Amino acid sequence: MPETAGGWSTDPVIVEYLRYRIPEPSAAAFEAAYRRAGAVLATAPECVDYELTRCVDDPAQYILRIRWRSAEDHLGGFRNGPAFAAFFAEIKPYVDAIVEMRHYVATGVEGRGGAVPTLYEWAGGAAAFERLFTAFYQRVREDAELSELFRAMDPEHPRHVAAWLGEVFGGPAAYSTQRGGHPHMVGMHVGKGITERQRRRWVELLQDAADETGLPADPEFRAAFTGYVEWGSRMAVLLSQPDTRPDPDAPMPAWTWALPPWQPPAG
Ligand code: HEM
Repeated sequence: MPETAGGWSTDPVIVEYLRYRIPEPSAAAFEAAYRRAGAVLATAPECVDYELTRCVDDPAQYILRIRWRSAEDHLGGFRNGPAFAAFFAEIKPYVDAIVEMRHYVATGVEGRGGAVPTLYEWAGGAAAFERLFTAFYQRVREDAELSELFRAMDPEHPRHVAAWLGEVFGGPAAYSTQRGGHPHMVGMHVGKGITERQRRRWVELLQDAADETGLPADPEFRAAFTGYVEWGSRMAVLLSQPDTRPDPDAPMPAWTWALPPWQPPAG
Protein backbone atom coordinates (compact mmCIF):
# COMPACT_ATOMS: atom_id res chain seq x y z
CA MET A 1 0.00 0.00 0.00
CA PRO A 2 1.61 3.33 -1.04
CA GLU A 3 2.07 5.72 1.86
CA THR A 4 2.99 9.37 2.23
CA ALA A 5 5.91 10.49 4.37
CA GLY A 6 3.47 10.91 7.26
CA GLY A 7 2.39 7.27 6.95
CA TRP A 8 -1.05 8.03 5.47
CA SER A 9 -2.28 5.68 2.75
CA THR A 10 -2.70 7.20 -0.71
CA ASP A 11 -4.80 4.24 -1.96
CA PRO A 12 -8.27 5.09 -3.22
CA VAL A 13 -10.85 4.60 -0.51
CA ILE A 14 -13.47 1.86 -0.67
CA VAL A 15 -17.11 2.55 0.11
CA GLU A 16 -19.12 0.07 2.15
CA TYR A 17 -22.90 0.30 1.89
CA LEU A 18 -25.10 -1.39 4.47
CA ARG A 19 -28.82 -1.36 3.88
CA TYR A 20 -31.09 -2.08 6.83
CA ARG A 21 -34.82 -2.65 7.20
CA ILE A 22 -35.81 -1.44 10.68
CA PRO A 23 -39.44 -1.46 11.82
CA GLU A 24 -40.70 1.85 13.24
CA PRO A 25 -40.75 0.76 16.93
CA SER A 26 -36.97 0.04 16.78
CA ALA A 27 -35.98 3.09 14.72
CA ALA A 28 -35.04 5.44 17.58
CA ALA A 29 -32.99 2.79 19.38
CA PHE A 30 -31.30 1.85 16.09
CA GLU A 31 -30.25 5.46 15.41
CA ALA A 32 -29.05 5.86 19.00
CA ALA A 33 -26.99 2.67 18.68
CA TYR A 34 -25.36 3.97 15.51
CA ARG A 35 -24.66 7.32 17.17
CA ARG A 36 -22.68 5.41 19.82
CA ALA A 37 -21.09 3.13 17.18
CA GLY A 38 -20.11 6.28 15.27
CA ALA A 39 -18.10 7.47 18.25
CA VAL A 40 -16.12 4.23 17.95
CA LEU A 41 -15.62 4.72 14.20
CA ALA A 42 -14.29 8.20 14.97
CA THR A 43 -11.36 6.57 16.76
CA ALA A 44 -10.66 3.96 14.04
CA PRO A 45 -7.71 4.93 11.80
CA GLU A 46 -9.08 2.67 9.03
CA CYS A 47 -12.33 4.68 8.73
CA VAL A 48 -12.37 7.82 6.55
CA ASP A 49 -15.96 8.87 7.30
CA TYR A 50 -19.50 7.53 7.67
CA GLU A 51 -23.13 8.60 7.31
CA LEU A 52 -26.44 6.99 8.20
CA THR A 53 -29.43 8.07 6.12
CA ARG A 54 -33.10 7.14 6.41
CA CYS A 55 -35.44 6.69 3.47
CA VAL A 56 -38.15 9.35 3.24
CA ASP A 57 -40.49 7.30 1.04
CA ASP A 58 -40.09 4.10 3.03
CA PRO A 59 -38.86 5.07 6.56
CA ALA A 60 -38.10 1.45 7.46
CA GLN A 61 -35.13 1.58 5.09
CA TYR A 62 -31.77 2.92 6.24
CA ILE A 63 -28.50 3.15 4.34
CA LEU A 64 -25.20 3.37 6.14
CA ARG A 65 -22.24 4.51 4.04
CA ILE A 66 -18.78 3.99 5.45
CA ARG A 67 -15.66 5.00 3.55
CA TRP A 68 -12.66 2.88 4.49
CA ARG A 69 -9.04 3.56 3.58
CA SER A 70 -9.14 0.22 1.70
CA ALA A 71 -11.05 -3.09 1.79
CA GLU A 72 -8.01 -4.63 3.45
CA ASP A 73 -8.05 -1.92 6.12
CA HIS A 74 -11.71 -2.65 6.78
CA LEU A 75 -11.68 -6.44 6.73
CA GLY A 76 -8.17 -6.96 8.13
CA GLY A 77 -7.33 -3.84 10.14
CA PHE A 78 -10.65 -2.72 11.61
CA ARG A 79 -12.28 -6.12 12.11
CA ASN A 80 -9.17 -7.44 13.87
CA GLY A 81 -8.40 -4.20 15.66
CA PRO A 82 -9.10 -2.90 19.16
CA ALA A 83 -12.18 -0.81 18.23
CA PHE A 84 -14.21 -3.60 16.65
CA ALA A 85 -15.58 -5.21 19.83
CA ALA A 86 -17.05 -1.90 21.08
CA PHE A 87 -18.46 -1.12 17.61
CA PHE A 88 -20.04 -4.53 17.16
CA ALA A 89 -21.54 -4.52 20.65
CA GLU A 90 -23.65 -1.51 19.62
CA ILE A 91 -24.91 -2.83 16.29
CA LYS A 92 -25.20 -6.55 17.06
CA PRO A 93 -28.96 -6.42 17.80
CA TYR A 94 -29.55 -5.23 14.21
CA VAL A 95 -27.43 -7.74 12.26
CA ASP A 96 -30.53 -9.73 11.20
CA ALA A 97 -32.04 -6.52 9.78
CA ILE A 98 -29.20 -6.13 7.23
CA VAL A 99 -30.51 -6.35 3.65
CA GLU A 100 -27.21 -5.65 1.89
CA MET A 101 -23.60 -5.28 3.02
CA ARG A 102 -21.12 -4.75 0.19
CA HIS A 103 -18.04 -2.80 -0.89
CA TYR A 104 -18.13 -0.38 -3.83
CA VAL A 105 -15.38 1.53 -5.66
CA ALA A 106 -15.60 4.99 -7.21
CA THR A 107 -16.15 5.10 -10.97
CA GLY A 108 -14.86 8.64 -11.39
CA VAL A 109 -18.35 9.83 -12.27
CA GLU A 110 -18.80 12.50 -9.63
CA GLY A 111 -19.18 16.25 -9.36
CA ARG A 112 -20.92 19.14 -7.70
CA GLY A 113 -24.28 20.57 -8.58
CA GLY A 114 -25.08 24.21 -9.12
CA ALA A 115 -26.50 24.87 -5.65
CA VAL A 116 -23.25 26.30 -4.28
CA PRO A 117 -21.56 29.12 -6.25
CA THR A 118 -18.02 28.45 -7.40
CA LEU A 119 -15.20 30.50 -5.93
CA TYR A 120 -14.93 32.07 -9.40
CA GLU A 121 -18.55 33.26 -9.32
CA TRP A 122 -18.31 34.40 -5.71
CA ALA A 123 -15.17 36.44 -6.47
CA GLY A 124 -16.91 38.27 -9.32
CA GLY A 125 -15.80 36.31 -12.40
CA ALA A 126 -13.03 37.06 -14.89
CA ALA A 127 -13.09 40.85 -14.35
CA ALA A 128 -12.35 40.44 -10.63
CA PHE A 129 -9.32 38.24 -11.29
CA GLU A 130 -7.99 40.60 -13.96
CA ARG A 131 -8.31 43.57 -11.57
CA LEU A 132 -6.57 41.56 -8.87
CA PHE A 133 -3.58 40.52 -10.95
CA THR A 134 -3.18 43.89 -12.67
CA ALA A 135 -2.85 45.54 -9.26
CA PHE A 136 -0.70 42.70 -7.95
CA TYR A 137 1.90 42.71 -10.72
CA GLN A 138 2.10 46.49 -10.50
CA ARG A 139 3.18 46.01 -6.91
CA VAL A 140 5.56 43.19 -7.96
CA ARG A 141 7.25 45.40 -10.57
CA GLU A 142 7.98 48.03 -7.91
CA ASP A 143 9.05 45.61 -5.18
CA ALA A 144 12.69 45.40 -4.11
CA GLU A 145 12.40 41.68 -3.31
CA LEU A 146 10.58 40.53 -6.46
CA SER A 147 11.13 42.92 -9.36
CA GLU A 148 14.33 41.24 -10.59
CA LEU A 149 12.68 37.79 -10.74
CA PHE A 150 9.88 39.20 -12.89
CA ARG A 151 12.15 41.37 -15.03
CA ALA A 152 11.29 39.53 -18.29
CA MET A 153 7.58 39.27 -17.50
CA ASP A 154 5.26 39.26 -20.53
CA PRO A 155 2.95 42.33 -20.46
CA GLU A 156 0.07 39.85 -20.77
CA HIS A 157 1.23 37.98 -17.66
CA PRO A 158 -1.46 39.41 -15.34
CA ARG A 159 -4.19 38.28 -17.75
CA HIS A 160 -2.67 34.81 -18.04
CA VAL A 161 -2.46 34.31 -14.29
CA ALA A 162 -6.00 35.69 -13.95
CA ALA A 163 -7.17 33.04 -16.45
CA TRP A 164 -5.28 30.40 -14.48
CA LEU A 165 -6.84 31.32 -11.14
CA GLY A 166 -10.29 31.69 -12.68
CA GLU A 167 -10.10 28.15 -14.01
CA VAL A 168 -8.73 26.71 -10.76
CA PHE A 169 -11.62 28.42 -8.92
CA GLY A 170 -14.27 26.78 -11.12
CA GLY A 171 -14.53 29.26 -14.01
CA PRO A 172 -14.10 28.59 -17.74
CA ALA A 173 -11.19 26.40 -18.85
CA ALA A 174 -9.52 29.39 -20.51
CA TYR A 175 -5.97 28.63 -19.36
CA SER A 176 -6.19 24.98 -20.42
CA THR A 177 -7.64 25.75 -23.84
CA GLN A 178 -5.67 28.92 -24.70
CA ARG A 179 -2.44 28.85 -22.72
CA GLY A 180 -1.15 25.27 -22.53
CA GLY A 181 -2.79 24.30 -19.25
CA HIS A 182 -1.00 22.87 -16.26
CA PRO A 183 2.22 21.80 -18.05
CA HIS A 184 2.77 25.35 -19.34
CA MET A 185 2.25 26.94 -15.93
CA VAL A 186 4.64 24.43 -14.35
CA GLY A 187 7.23 25.07 -17.07
CA MET A 188 7.15 28.80 -16.31
CA HIS A 189 8.42 28.12 -12.76
CA VAL A 190 11.03 25.44 -13.56
CA GLY A 191 14.59 26.57 -12.92
CA LYS A 192 13.59 29.89 -11.31
CA GLY A 193 14.99 28.87 -7.89
CA ILE A 194 12.29 30.79 -5.98
CA THR A 195 13.27 31.33 -2.34
CA GLU A 196 11.00 31.14 0.71
CA ARG A 197 11.58 34.85 1.29
CA GLN A 198 10.36 35.64 -2.25
CA ARG A 199 7.36 33.35 -1.79
CA ARG A 200 6.37 35.12 1.42
CA ARG A 201 6.63 38.51 -0.26
CA TRP A 202 4.60 37.25 -3.27
CA VAL A 203 1.84 36.06 -0.93
CA GLU A 204 1.88 39.31 1.06
CA LEU A 205 1.58 41.47 -2.06
CA LEU A 206 -1.25 39.31 -3.39
CA GLN A 207 -3.17 39.70 -0.13
CA ASP A 208 -2.65 43.47 -0.31
CA ALA A 209 -3.89 43.50 -3.92
CA ALA A 210 -6.94 41.44 -2.89
CA ASP A 211 -7.89 44.13 -0.36
CA GLU A 212 -7.06 46.96 -2.75
CA THR A 213 -9.25 45.56 -5.56
CA GLY A 214 -12.15 44.63 -3.29
CA LEU A 215 -12.05 40.86 -3.59
CA PRO A 216 -14.78 39.46 -1.29
CA ALA A 217 -13.52 39.76 2.28
CA ASP A 218 -15.87 37.30 3.97
CA PRO A 219 -13.97 34.76 6.09
CA GLU A 220 -15.10 31.73 4.05
CA PHE A 221 -13.95 33.13 0.70
CA ARG A 222 -10.68 34.45 2.09
CA ALA A 223 -9.99 31.11 3.81
CA ALA A 224 -10.36 29.30 0.47
CA PHE A 225 -8.39 31.97 -1.39
CA THR A 226 -5.56 32.03 1.14
CA GLY A 227 -5.50 28.23 1.29
CA TYR A 228 -4.96 28.08 -2.45
CA VAL A 229 -2.38 30.86 -2.48
CA GLU A 230 -0.44 29.15 0.29
CA TRP A 231 -0.56 25.77 -1.46
CA GLY A 232 0.12 27.14 -4.93
CA SER A 233 3.02 29.34 -3.87
CA ARG A 234 4.65 26.45 -2.00
CA MET A 235 4.20 24.29 -5.12
CA ALA A 236 5.81 27.06 -7.20
CA VAL A 237 8.85 27.04 -4.87
CA LEU A 238 9.16 23.24 -5.09
CA LEU A 239 8.77 23.21 -8.88
CA SER A 240 11.36 25.95 -9.29
CA GLN A 241 14.19 24.08 -7.53
CA PRO A 242 17.03 22.74 -9.71
CA ASP A 243 16.58 19.08 -8.70
CA THR A 244 12.79 18.94 -9.23
CA ARG A 245 11.36 16.97 -12.13
CA PRO A 246 7.68 17.94 -12.47
CA ASP A 247 5.09 15.32 -13.37
CA PRO A 248 3.97 16.25 -16.91
CA ASP A 249 0.61 14.52 -16.37
CA ALA A 250 -0.30 16.33 -13.14
CA PRO A 251 -3.90 17.54 -13.50
CA MET A 252 -5.10 21.13 -13.32
CA PRO A 253 -5.92 21.81 -9.66
CA ALA A 254 -9.58 22.43 -8.83
CA TRP A 255 -10.10 24.46 -5.67
CA THR A 256 -13.30 24.83 -3.70
CA TRP A 257 -14.73 25.99 -0.40
CA ALA A 258 -13.39 24.60 2.86
CA LEU A 259 -16.57 25.91 4.55
CA PRO A 260 -19.88 26.75 2.83
CA PRO A 261 -20.01 30.30 1.48
CA TRP A 262 -21.05 33.05 3.83
CA GLN A 263 -24.73 34.07 3.87
CA PRO A 264 -26.32 36.98 5.74
CA PRO A 265 -28.26 35.88 8.86
CA ALA A 266 -31.92 35.09 8.12
CA GLY A 267 -34.54 37.70 9.08
C1 HEM B 1 -0.57 30.36 -6.15
C2 HEM B 1 0.68 30.61 -6.56
C3 HEM B 1 1.06 30.86 -7.98
C4 HEM B 1 0.32 30.80 -9.12
C5 HEM B 1 -1.16 30.45 -9.27
C6 HEM B 1 1.18 31.16 -10.21
C7 HEM B 1 0.79 31.18 -11.52
C8 HEM B 1 1.63 31.40 -12.59
C9 HEM B 1 1.29 31.22 -13.96
C10 HEM B 1 -0.08 30.77 -14.46
C11 HEM B 1 2.38 31.51 -14.69
C12 HEM B 1 2.49 31.41 -16.22
C13 HEM B 1 1.73 32.53 -16.88
C14 HEM B 1 1.74 32.38 -18.38
O1 HEM B 1 1.00 31.54 -18.91
O2 HEM B 1 2.49 33.12 -19.02
C15 HEM B 1 3.42 31.88 -13.78
C16 HEM B 1 4.68 32.30 -14.15
C17 HEM B 1 5.62 32.77 -13.28
N1 HEM B 1 5.54 32.72 -11.90
FE1 HEM B 1 4.04 32.06 -10.83
N2 HEM B 1 2.43 31.42 -9.72
C18 HEM B 1 2.39 31.26 -8.37
C19 HEM B 1 3.43 31.48 -7.48
C20 HEM B 1 4.61 32.08 -7.82
C21 HEM B 1 5.59 32.54 -6.88
C22 HEM B 1 5.47 32.38 -5.36
C23 HEM B 1 6.58 33.11 -7.60
C24 HEM B 1 7.84 33.76 -7.14
C25 HEM B 1 7.95 34.42 -5.98
C26 HEM B 1 6.25 32.97 -9.00
C27 HEM B 1 7.01 33.40 -10.06
C28 HEM B 1 6.67 33.28 -11.39
C29 HEM B 1 7.53 33.73 -12.47
C30 HEM B 1 8.88 34.43 -12.31
C31 HEM B 1 6.87 33.40 -13.66
C32 HEM B 1 7.34 33.69 -15.07
C33 HEM B 1 6.95 35.14 -15.41
C34 HEM B 1 7.45 35.57 -16.81
O3 HEM B 1 8.66 35.72 -16.95
O4 HEM B 1 6.60 35.76 -17.72
N3 HEM B 1 5.03 32.35 -9.10
N4 HEM B 1 2.95 31.82 -12.51
